Amino acid sequence: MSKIQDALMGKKNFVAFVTANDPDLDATVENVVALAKGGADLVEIGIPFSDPVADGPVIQAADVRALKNPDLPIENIFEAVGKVREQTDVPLAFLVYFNIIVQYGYEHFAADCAKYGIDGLIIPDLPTEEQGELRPYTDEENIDLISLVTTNSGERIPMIVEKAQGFVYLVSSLGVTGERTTFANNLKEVVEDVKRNTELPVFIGFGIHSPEQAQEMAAIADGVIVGSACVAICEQYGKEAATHLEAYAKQMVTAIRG
Ligand SMILES: O=P(O)(O)OC[C@@H](O)[C@@H](O)c1c[nH]c2ccccc12
Repeated sequence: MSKIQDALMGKKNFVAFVTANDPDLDATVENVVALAKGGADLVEIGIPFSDPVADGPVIQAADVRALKNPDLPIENIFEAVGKVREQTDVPLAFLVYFNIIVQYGYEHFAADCAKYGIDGLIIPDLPTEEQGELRPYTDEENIDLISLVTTNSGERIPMIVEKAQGFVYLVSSLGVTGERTTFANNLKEVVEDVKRNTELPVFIGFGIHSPEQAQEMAAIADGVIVGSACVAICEQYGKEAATHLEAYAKQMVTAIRG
């Protein structure tokens, strides 16, 4: 069993997301550690990208801030991950658009993930059917490729989850990342459909920001993923965001686990 699956099985989980280098890499290290301290069960670190097609306004703005700041090379992001690893064992995943991996080189990227302590990859623009070229390298390094399922995946669900590793990321509603007030009304059915096909935990993400929503979603799945609300805290507090993120994580974890 992978480190991610092992760490997340059998409980309700809170997954948090921040964009790397927003506003700088020292802050990213502090923020990830703070989220873990607050109780996050896994932290997603977004590698900033100039054309983040799956992202809404809050994360797009974070990408713009991150790309304006120095320290941008991916090597420096890996080094920051190494610094996080000196302080916490929390499972870590990169949220990374595929082109970045292609440019870095599959083998080199997978090797550096393993070397610095990344446990999984979420690649929003890489459909399961297209994972074949990268997969031998990530499998070699025990890095999970985390698959996304949407409420429209329908007949593709068995194929997607058969290949899934770590956990299954269920997108709560169609569209881009960002806070929402309503979610797809067939979420519960889709969770059940996924669970008929895999033992991996299923987490719901996209649009969740309040403790009430987190509680509601955690009641039908194994956990929730929260990105834009964490990034909004980074935007508001800049280099002082860590304590606020820790407090937010605590609040969400309490809502989810009671
Ligand atoms: O921001 P939200 O609505 O809370 O959604 C989680 C999300 O941010 C994170 O998992 C994520 C960030 N960028 C993405 C791109 C695609 C899929 C998922 C993501």
